[in-house]
Amino acid sequence: MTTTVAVMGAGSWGTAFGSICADTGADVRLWARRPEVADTINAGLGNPEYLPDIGLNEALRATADPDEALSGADIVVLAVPSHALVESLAAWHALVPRDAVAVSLVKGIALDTGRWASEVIRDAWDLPDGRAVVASGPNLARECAQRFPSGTVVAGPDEAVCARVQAICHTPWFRVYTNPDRTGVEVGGAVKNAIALAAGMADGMGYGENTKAMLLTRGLAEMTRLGLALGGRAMTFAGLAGMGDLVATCTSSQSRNRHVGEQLGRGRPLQVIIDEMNMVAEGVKSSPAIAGIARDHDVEMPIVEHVVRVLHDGLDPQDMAVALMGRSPKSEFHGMEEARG
Ligand SMILES: NC(=O)c1ccc[n+]([C@@H]2O[C@H](COP(=O)([O-])OP(=O)(O)OC[C@H]3O[C@@H](n4cnc5c(N)ncnc54)[C@H](O)[C@@H]3O)[C@@H](O)[C@H]2O)c1
Ligand SMILES: O=P(O)(O)OC[C@H](O)CO
Repeated sequence: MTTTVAVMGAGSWGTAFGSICADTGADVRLWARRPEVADTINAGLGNPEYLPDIGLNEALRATADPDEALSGADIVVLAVPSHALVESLAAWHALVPRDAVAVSLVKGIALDTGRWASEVIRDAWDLPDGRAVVASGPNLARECAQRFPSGTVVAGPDEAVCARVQAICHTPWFRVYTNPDRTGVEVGGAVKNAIALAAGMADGMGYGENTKAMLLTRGLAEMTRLGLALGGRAMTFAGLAGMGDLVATCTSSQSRNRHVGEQLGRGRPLQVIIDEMNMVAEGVKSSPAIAGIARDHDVEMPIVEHVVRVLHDGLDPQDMAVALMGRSPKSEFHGMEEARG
């Protein structure tokens, strides 16, 4: 039987993910906030604002009517930015079919809640815990839409639900793995954005590959410490949603987070950088929330803390570099030795 999938959000990743699901033969309805975006997709012209010059699966149908998108959906995919999640969930609650599975593509913390997207979705829609899953990995939307070989992780506590979601997005060019560690996968997707901001700053200041490699690896240590403190599994951070996404995001010219960091590293003001973009850089709003969760759990995250200070307290990226390099010498895996894996 054909699975009906509602993808809520026709930005770069929602559109690319919807097209991937259509590639598996699922019946996909993509909700776009603006009717003209839906019309352009339905006319076979793709989504030029978010994915210029990329052809989408022609079976992908778009609509600006959330009721039309959600009606009869077996699986509902959330692809709005984290700052729009809470209001969107409230607006759509009454339209969501009772037995639907929710999949979060959101790599961030729901604004003003300080909570991970999957928890917020589960509670807003009164779902059993196992029916709120996340999908995360090194998935630069443009490359996935181009059908370049890529992989992702679908994570949730109910193996059968994860397998259902895997089945609607696993293709010969998009490999989907399952993982029971939803917490770890969600922590990975959010923290890598903060680290990509730092990596971009290093690029903007003209530092080299050693610096990038150190930031990425010490960023992985921060991600792992936080994830373990919240109950995640150590192996998850060595996987696609951890190390994999850090590599893609910290090194890619396509990453919006790395881009914002690079511009900051060149000395440009944050608001000017944001105003020039038509897409979201989740780390800008999520980094303070991540730092807050880390402090609440007594987890040390110096890179994330300094990124927050550059973003929101006017710290100069050059001074961030001096401060991070001037920290007292440590043992490499401090804060992780006692961890359960
Ligand atoms: N783009 C990627 O490569 C990629 C890959 C994996 C995960 N993600 C994650 O997916 C999520 C969505 O990102 P994206 O890249 O598709 O974003 P985007 O900036 O490309 O598009 C955002 C979409 O959300 C809509 N939107 C914005 N504000 C809204 C509001 N208040 N209410 C409803 N809709 C609103 C926009 O119209 C647009 O369709 C983010 O959490 C991001 O981190 C992105
Ligand atoms: O463009 P970014 O920085 O939001 O990164 C996109 C994806 O999350 C990469 O996996």
